[in-house]
Amino acid sequence: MDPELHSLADVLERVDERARLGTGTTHLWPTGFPALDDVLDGGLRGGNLILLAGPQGQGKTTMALQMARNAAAAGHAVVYFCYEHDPEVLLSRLVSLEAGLLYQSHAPNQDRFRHLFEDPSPNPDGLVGRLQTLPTATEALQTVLSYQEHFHLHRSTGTTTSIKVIAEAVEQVRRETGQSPLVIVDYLQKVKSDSVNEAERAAEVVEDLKDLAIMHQVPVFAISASDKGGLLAGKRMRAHHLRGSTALAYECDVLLILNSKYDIVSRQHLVYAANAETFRQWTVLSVEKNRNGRAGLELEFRKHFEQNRFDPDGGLVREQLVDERLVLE
Ligand SMILES: Nc1ncnc2c1ncn2[C@@H]1O[C@H](COP(=O)(O)OP(=O)(O)OP(=O)(O)O)[C@@H](O)[C@H]1O
Repeated sequence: MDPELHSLADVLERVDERARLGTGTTHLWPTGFPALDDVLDGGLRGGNLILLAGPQGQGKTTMALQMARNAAAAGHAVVYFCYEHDPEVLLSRLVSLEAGLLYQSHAPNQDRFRHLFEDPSPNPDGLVGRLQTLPTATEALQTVLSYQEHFHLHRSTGTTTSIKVIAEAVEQVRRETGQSPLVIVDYLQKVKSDSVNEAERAAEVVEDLKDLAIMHQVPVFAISASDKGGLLAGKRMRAHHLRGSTALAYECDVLLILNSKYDIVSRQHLVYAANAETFRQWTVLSVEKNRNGRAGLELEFRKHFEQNRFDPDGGLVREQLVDERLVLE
């Protein structure tokens, strides 16, 4: 019997069983950003492919890492495939983020954590000894330790980490933890593929990631790079700026795009706002596509990149946004 073939009676029986046990019919992984979870009707869904795009430096890794941390801190298994950074760097970013969440403006700049992590001199007390020299760091490390068992980092490379490798690692995490993990891929265009043509590669990888989400009933949250058109200041990045855009926008269930608020707020707000410079401190997260609810919404979150984080308490943007300002300043 084909394991993929289900009669409606089988499906009904499964839904009935879940209703009896009270486990619900949908598995949700909240992002930990309440305004976004509200739009997503509770969070990221098993079987879904969620894409996060945005110009360089707008905080894609920061946001993905914070969502991963939020899921792990809430007791969900997470596996983060990092093509961009070493796991040690991500650990230092996590400790910095925790210090920021615990101590807000009193927390040190992330550079100070990075220097301690990279310090070549020996310390008999190891990392704990080193972190004792930085206020807030010990408490921040304790918080990371409280969810370390749930958080898995995979050092991925464009020459070795294919979809097959990703699927095997997901299966291994599931076996070891007994949980279906939130899967984060940072980033999609780096996943190993045999296609030479860039658009074909993106199409192939995005289809495979969607299949992976369905087969394992996990949310796959992938960061996507943009074409050059999406990178100009004063111009808003949209779905068609994604590399391999047609397949990406078609295959994904949710498409989120980050833009600097300063770049996309209409000219009148820049001219008449009491302090237009404050727009630079905010990132707009556009929900461009959402198979599970409302789309076309613009949320905003305050950046604290010096602490590797966003303020999770964002909300709807009130100002008018534009795709392109005719006059920048
Ligand atoms: N110590 C710091 N203080 C303030 N900002 C910083 C600091 N270190 C890094 N940043 C900035 O934080 C921002 C967010 O970085 P992040 O890695 O999340 O961006 P990204 O969107 O993933 O970018 P990329 O496409 O380059 O990977 C970047 O613009 C970076 O310059």
